[in-house]
Parts: sequence; C-alpha cells; structure tokens
Amino acid sequence: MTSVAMTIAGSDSGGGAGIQADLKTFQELGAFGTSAITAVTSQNTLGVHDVYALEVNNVVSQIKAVLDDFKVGAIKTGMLFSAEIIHGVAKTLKSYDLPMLVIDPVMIAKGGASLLLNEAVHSMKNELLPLATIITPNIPEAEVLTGLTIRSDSDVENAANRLITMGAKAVVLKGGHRDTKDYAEDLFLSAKGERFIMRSERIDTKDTHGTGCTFSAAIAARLAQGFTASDAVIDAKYFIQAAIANGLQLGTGHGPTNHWAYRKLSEKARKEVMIIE
Ligand SMILES: Nc1ncnc2c1ncn2[C@@H]1O[C@H](COP(=O)(O)OP(=O)(O)OP(=O)(O)O)[C@@H](O)[C@H]1O
Ligand SMILES: Cc1ncc(CO)c(N)n1
Repeated sequence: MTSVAMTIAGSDSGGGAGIQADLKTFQELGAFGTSAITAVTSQNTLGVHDVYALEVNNVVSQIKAVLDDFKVGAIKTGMLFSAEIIHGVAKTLKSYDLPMLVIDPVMIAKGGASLLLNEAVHSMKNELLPLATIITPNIPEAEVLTGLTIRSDSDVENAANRLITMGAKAVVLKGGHRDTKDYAEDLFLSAKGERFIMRSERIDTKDTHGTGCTFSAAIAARLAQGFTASDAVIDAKYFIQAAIANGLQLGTGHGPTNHWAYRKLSEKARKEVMIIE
C-alpha cells in the first residue's frame, strides 16, 4: 500500500523550501505527497520578496479535502504565518482521528523575513505544540517557544525537556544555528525518555536554504511509512546530510539543497552521521 504524507506549509517560488521542498522530499522517499498551502511567498535564494497569506477557510478546506478522502499516515506543518491559520489548522486536525504530526515551527527565513507573526507564537505554543508527535525547532525557534537562552549543551537539553513538558511527544532540537565549527548536531528526546544525538561534520556551504523544511518532510514521510519516531528522525538526518553535502549551486544567494542526492548516496550519508546514545 502506498503511504500518504501531507504538508501544510507555505509555497516557495524558488523551490528550495516550503511546500516545494516537502513534496520533492516525499517523492524521493516513496511517499505520496499531498498538501494544503497556507501562504504564497515570492522568494528566491536571495530572500523573501512578498508574502500573501490565504484565507483561513481556504486553508481548512484544503486540509479537509485531503483528509476526507485519503488515509494520511503523517502530516507536517511548516510556515503557518498567523494566529488565525494556526487556530484553523489545530481545530481541523483535532476533528479527525489525528495522523502523526511533525511540527516544524517555522518563524524566520534565512534572509531575516518573518514567516510567523509575533502575535501567533502564543497559538503555536498553546494550540499546535501539544498535538506534536515530533517538533523540530532550530535554536532561535526553541528559544522563542521556551523563553530560554540556548548557548551550551546543557541549555539544549533544558530546552528540549521544556518542549516535552509543554506537550510535544518528542523533540529534535536542530543544531544548524549553533556555533559548533566542526560539526552540526541535533538532539532527539522523547516523552518516553529516549535520547540520542545525531552528529555530522559541518559542511562548509552557503547553500542551506530549506534544510529545516526538507528534514521535517523526511521525518513525516518515514512516519507515514511506519518507521518509529527515532528511526524516522535518523533516516531524515541521512537524507538532509546527503542533500547539503551534494549542493546544486543554484541561484546567487543561499541556494537550495539537493533533494535527489539521498537516492544514490544514502550509504555515504550514513557513514557521515554518528548516532551518539
Ligand atoms: N552546514 C551544515 N552542515 C551539516 N548539517 C547541517 C548544516 N546546517 C544545517 N545542518 C543540518 O540540517 C538540519 C536542519 O537544521 P537547521 O538548524 O539548519 O534548520 P532550520 O534553521 O530550521 O532550516 P531552514 O530555516 O533553512 O529551513 C539539521 O539536521 C542540521 O544539523
Ligand atoms: C515558504 C517557506 N517556508 C519555510 C521557509 C524556511 O526555510 C521558507 N524560507 N519559506
């Protein structure tokens, strides 16, 4: 049976992040991709030039159209933009037998543009976060959600624990934004007490546009296919490692990653990632 995954996110005209990155990732991992678009961004590797948010009713009707017809195994959320959209998404998802949910709490694009209004953080924390099978914040997002400052390894542990206390069943706290020069490492922690670190060599590249979107989409694809949460995040780390290490040098700013690298290079990526229990 073909597994179905869904993304609820914004469109990136540049194709490296958002809905476009999610659908490419689903496809590469063999999950059938469906979507609900929350906002249309005019975007390229240099930045976000315009944001047009859709009406909440339209976002909700896209979600319903998919969930009323398909057996969706896992959903990921990306750019949700406003408190109204978050409220509509959370309320709609709760009215279904909830599939597994990966929340990528997208806030700010690499060039600095806001993809989540400040007033929407409250709704993200209180309405959506408690529905998460896995939440995947980067460091600045985890700081906003927890109110903690994250510098040291123990800050990372504390913030991940706080996110579990706030209601997420599991957390991957991504280390892409930390000042670790030689490696990029992500902490996985679950409410059941599973804990490990995924460490890879830090790749010296400016082409990291959409890394978070791609990573969370890979987790959703694997959850839809029946992987456990920990196996799903590890495979997603291999996927993003292959995608960053084999960049495409497209555009003149922060270019996209290579979504099809994993197809041929998954064994190589496995060797480049250390799982530290
Ligand atoms: N230079 C790098 N080398 C290796 N891995 C990286 C690098 N940058 C990010 N990663 C990995 O990519 C994944 C995404 O992390 P990151 O913290 O960049 O997400 P993000 O900021 O949400 O991304 P974006 O906002 O661009 O979508 C993580 O697994 C992280 O460790
Ligand atoms: C639409 C969209 N979603 C997420 C991100 C974060 O990478 C982005 N730049 N654009």
